[in-house]
Amino acid sequence: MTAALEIKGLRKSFGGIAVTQDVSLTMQPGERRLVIGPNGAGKTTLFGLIGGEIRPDSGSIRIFGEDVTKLPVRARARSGLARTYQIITLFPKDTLAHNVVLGLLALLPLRLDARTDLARHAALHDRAVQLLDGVGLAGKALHRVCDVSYGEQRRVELALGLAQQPRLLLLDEPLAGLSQDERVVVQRLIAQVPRETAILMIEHDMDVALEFAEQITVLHYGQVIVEGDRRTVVNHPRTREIYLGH
Ligand SMILES: Nc1ncnc2c1ncn2[C@@H]1O[C@H](COP(=O)(O)OP(=O)(O)OP(=O)(O)O)[C@@H](O)[C@H]1O
Repeated sequence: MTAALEIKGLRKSFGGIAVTQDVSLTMQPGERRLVIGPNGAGKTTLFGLIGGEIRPDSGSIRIFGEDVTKLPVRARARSGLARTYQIITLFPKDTLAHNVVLGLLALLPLRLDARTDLARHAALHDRAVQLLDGVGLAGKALHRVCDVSYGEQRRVELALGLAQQPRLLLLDEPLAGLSQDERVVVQRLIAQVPRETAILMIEHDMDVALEFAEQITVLHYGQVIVEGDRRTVVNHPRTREIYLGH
């Protein structure tokens, strides 16, 4: 079976500091994998490398068999990759629907001028509302991003990620900053993502993260130090050493 993601010998340094050190990682289609590690372990950098925002110094990245190592961000979307960010990247003064429409426009091979009258793109608007409905926000489609809660903004980001019908979805701390109630909602939405989509997630909330994860990769100083199924990783002495200090 072709792997959903195959990373080999990935390296990246910033100003002489090795942030990604010989990282190799393979994910199967549909897999739910968690990336954990202390602050500064290189988790977000790894996502940047997979997403194409950061270029590696060496190593390779394949998404469903296609070597994307040198491809720009947009081309990786065509390979089936979508991602959300640790920091919300929506346009705050625009409506939820407009944000999703812009996301959909970005996926079109022929780039339209985002300033053209969006009303003319009724089909895109309908699709945007449909996607918002998928995350329980159709009723707020015409609200501005800055007027909805942080948890709802996170759900818009998820809708945007899913708009691409990705085969590989990267979620960077999707629950960060959410209230307990909002967490439950977003967690449920993530659990409902179709099984055809493999998910790689960074999450600090261990209760949520461990429930989600089938496989776990532990990063420490840019290196994969433990990897395996949930039980193996949680019980591994290296994991306990990093998280519990013994
Ligand atoms: N563009 C950059 N230039 C220089 N250093 C960087 C850059 N991006 C990240 N770093 C450094 O690389 C290291 C890893 O950062 P990264 O954000 O990937 O870690 P992380 O595991 O995601 O941390 P956190 O859990 O705090 O989000 C940090 O020491 C960070 O300061």
